[in-house]
Amino acid sequence: MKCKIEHLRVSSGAFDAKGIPVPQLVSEMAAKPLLLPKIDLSSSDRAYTASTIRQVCLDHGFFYLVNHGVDSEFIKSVFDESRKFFSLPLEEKMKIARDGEHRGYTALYDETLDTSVKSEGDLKESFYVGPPKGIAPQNIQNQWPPNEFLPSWRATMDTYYEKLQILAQSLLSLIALALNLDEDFFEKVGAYPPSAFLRLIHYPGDLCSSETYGASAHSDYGMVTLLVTDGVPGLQICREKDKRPRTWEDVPHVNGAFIVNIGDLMERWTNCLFRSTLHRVMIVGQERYSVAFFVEPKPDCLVKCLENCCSETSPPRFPPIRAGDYLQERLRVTYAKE
Ligand SMILES: O=C(O)CCC(=O)C(=O)O
Ligand SMILES: [Fe+2]
Repeated sequence: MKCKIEHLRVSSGAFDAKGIPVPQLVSEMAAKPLLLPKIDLSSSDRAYTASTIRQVCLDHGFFYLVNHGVDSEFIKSVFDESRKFFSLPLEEKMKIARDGEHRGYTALYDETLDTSVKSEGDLKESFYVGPPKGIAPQNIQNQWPPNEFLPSWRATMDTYYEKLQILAQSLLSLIALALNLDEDFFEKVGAYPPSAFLRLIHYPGDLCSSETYGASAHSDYGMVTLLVTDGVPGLQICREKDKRPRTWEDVPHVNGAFIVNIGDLMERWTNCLFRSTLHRVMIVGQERYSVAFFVEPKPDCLVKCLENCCSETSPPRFPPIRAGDYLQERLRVTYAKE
């Protein structure tokens, strides 16, 4: 079945002779593409890099990360392994379905990111790899597809996790500078080692109904997300979530760059100075793969409004919260229909 990607909306500026707005078919994908800055991680001018990060986190909460040191051939191999996994029979994938620790396979429609609208669920399947031994509590382990089907799978994902964990920490030191804090601020407040989740995502291109999204509107829960896609479009952001109708802007793919976005816990830390921007993935009638790395603080880290982000006239908007408690509640809501 071909996907329907057009929705009936009233477009601004179209009126009939009596001045009544004329409903028009406007493609949801016709949102204008955004020009987001590319943050160069290899630049020696850290003060300039931090000030660019600050501005883009105030304006968009999304940016590109380039010269990040993760080899593009290696990223390609992560996508190759991901494709191989999702092409296994459903029965095999369900043998390693997501467990209580949030590791493993989630099937189509399992997740509903936007719980404010009634829907069957989001049209994607995914696989979560959680923090490895040494970061996670001793009795918690990842699930892996059988070696006999995918012999290099586990090693590829373990290596990707390690590389991204290092990359995330370099980025967080720049984010700390962007907030006029010491570079090691997040380490000092007990956020390290980050409790990151790697998520492989597959959006099938050939199944859908008009009211379904690949990922419905949401903001990410943690500190920061590093995303890489296969280049198929679909990701959009909405900068003013309370304005109606909502305006969505396309986030174009940039070869070799990570798309980085600020998450809700960072928004809480900064008293909404840094924006955790609403985003979604449209279904474009084409299969799509992406790989997200969600960087969360260590579960017992207390996320409390930064002193330099509040004042008498701008008091903290959120009470302090343990990162683990916050994330558990967000995940409970996301998978509530199970
Ligand atoms: O696949 C994408 O482009 C984005 C996915 C996403 O926003 C998420 O899983 O939180
Ligand atoms: Fe997201």
